[in-house]
Parts: sequence; C-alpha cells; structure tokens
Amino acid sequence: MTRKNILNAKRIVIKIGTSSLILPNGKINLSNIDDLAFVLSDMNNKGFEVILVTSGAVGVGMNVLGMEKRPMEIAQQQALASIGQVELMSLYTQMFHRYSQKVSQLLLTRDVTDFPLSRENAENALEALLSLNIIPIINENDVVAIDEMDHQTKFGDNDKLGAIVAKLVNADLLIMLSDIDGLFDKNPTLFDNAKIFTEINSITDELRAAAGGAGSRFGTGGMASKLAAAQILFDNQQEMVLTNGTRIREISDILAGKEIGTYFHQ
Ligand SMILES: Nc1ncnc2c1ncn2[C@@H]1O[C@H](COP(=O)(O)OP(=O)(O)O)[C@@H](O)[C@H]1O
Ligand SMILES: N[C@@H](CCC(=O)OP(=O)(O)O)C(=O)O
Repeated sequence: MTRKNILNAKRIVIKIGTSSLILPNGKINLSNIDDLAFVLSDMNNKGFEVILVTSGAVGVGMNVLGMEKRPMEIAQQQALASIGQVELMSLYTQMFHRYSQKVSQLLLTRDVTDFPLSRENAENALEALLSLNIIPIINENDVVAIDEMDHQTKFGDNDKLGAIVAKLVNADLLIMLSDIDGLFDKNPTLFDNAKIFTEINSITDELRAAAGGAGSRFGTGGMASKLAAAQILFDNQQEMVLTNGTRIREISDILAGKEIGTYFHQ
C-alpha cells in the first residue's frame, strides 16, 4: 500500500474543472454534477470535512447564452462568468438538496489570500462553515479579478486556486477532477502510447516539458497548471490525487487508498 497517508485524510478539498461540468456539445453535464453532490454529501455524512473548488462559471454562462466560442474580450468573459456563476450555484444547490446537504458560496480573489487580515477572515469563515456541516463551494471572483502589471488579483487559474484553498484550510488532501485519468508521460490526447504515472514525488523540468495545454475548448490551464498546483502543495508538505471527473463515484476508493489516478506526494 503506497497511499497509506490518504487513509488518515479527514479534510478534503475537491477541485472540479470546466471540462467535467460541461459536455463537449456545450450542454451541462448533469450526471457529473449529480454524482459530485451525492459523493460529497455522503463524505460529509461520514465525517469528512469537504470543500469544493469549482470552475465552470464561464462555461455555464456560454451555455445559458447558447454561445459556441469563448469570447476574447475580458468584459465579455466577465459578463459570462457573472451570468454563469448564479446558474452554476443554482444547479449545485438543487443537486445537493436532493441529498439534504447545505452548501455555501465563496468567491475569492488573490488579494484576499495574500493579505494577512483578509486571509484570516476567509480562514475563519471556512472553519465556521465546516463546523456547521456546510460544504463551501469556492470559485474565483472572475467578474472583478484583474491581471495588470501593477495590480494583480487573479489566481491565474482554478487549479492554482484549488491548491491555495488546500493550503488555506490545511487540507489533508486535494482531489483534482479533470477530463483525463491522470498525468501521462506525454499528452494522451495526441499520443496513443502515452503512459500514466501512478505516483509523482517531485515536479521536474522533464515533467513540465511533458505537460501540455488544455484539452477542450472549455478547459484553460491544461496539465501545466496542474503541475504548478502540485508544486504549491509540495511546498506546503501537502498531497494531491489527479483523476478523471467521470470517475467521481470512485472518490471513496481513492480515500480507501486504491491506486486510482496520479498520486502527488513527497
Ligand atoms: N502529459 C499530459 N498528461 C495528461 N493530460 C495532458 C498532458 N499534456 C496535456 N494534457 C491535456 O490536459 C487536459 C486537461 O486539462 P484542462 O483541459 O485544463 O482540463 P480541466 O478543465 O479539467 O482543468 C487533458 O485533457 C489533456 O488534453
Ligand atoms: N473561474 C473560471 C475557471 C477558470 C479555470 O481555471 O477553469 P478550468 O481550467 O476548467 O479549471 C470559471 O469559473 O469559469
């Protein structure tokens, strides 16, 4: 058993990417969202402390407006995020309600986690929510986050946000749900003979070179941003499992230490 640390994990952050929430045809992936609500509610009932970091505001916004292509203009993307975020939360609230699970929403920008006082406030709010048995659902506040030379409040992407939240709450494990089974030695969507890594102990230049960009028109960071997230966790002696968002029901097997996806630990 190489994943024995996981057996003791209690506080778990789950990050789900847009490609697991939106189908290739642009429609909402209802079965994945339902699975997520079921599995996370079940975990909460079993005594785990669960925090969800979700992407999908822009993707769901595109779905609401029937838009096929992600617009280039920042104001348009922010408008889509504003439209999509409410719809996304409405979907989550309905699905979690089926399992009698209450949820809350936190929209963060990087300045919140960078400045000690606001970081402490966010930490306290999250602790209070967890002690009330609520599952906090976190996204970046896309509508106001900016990325300018002298003023940066964007996290970069939600993989990084997932790692920063895991650090903020001192999580035992980050489970990252993507549209691929794990990290491969080369991009598996381009190479049939790509092999999955079951375990990664350090983020090397060789790995970074093998990590390509986003796989779908909805994903943003690709594997490169997942490795950057893993590095943040390693810097904080934390762990991550990267697995496929179609295998949400297998999260209980992951928590039982089964060799699913890629396990990042030092
Ligand atoms: N070495 C690699 N191993 C696995 N996936 C890779 C690799 N290099 C590039 N990718 C691409 O990264 C994609 C996942 O990232 P992304 O599209 O950003 O998804 P998400 O929306 O889940 O964040 C995969 O579908 C795949 O096309
Ligand atoms: N905050 C953005 C997601 C940004 C992002 O990193 O997306 P993804 O690569 O799908 O995790 C949104 O909600 O659309």
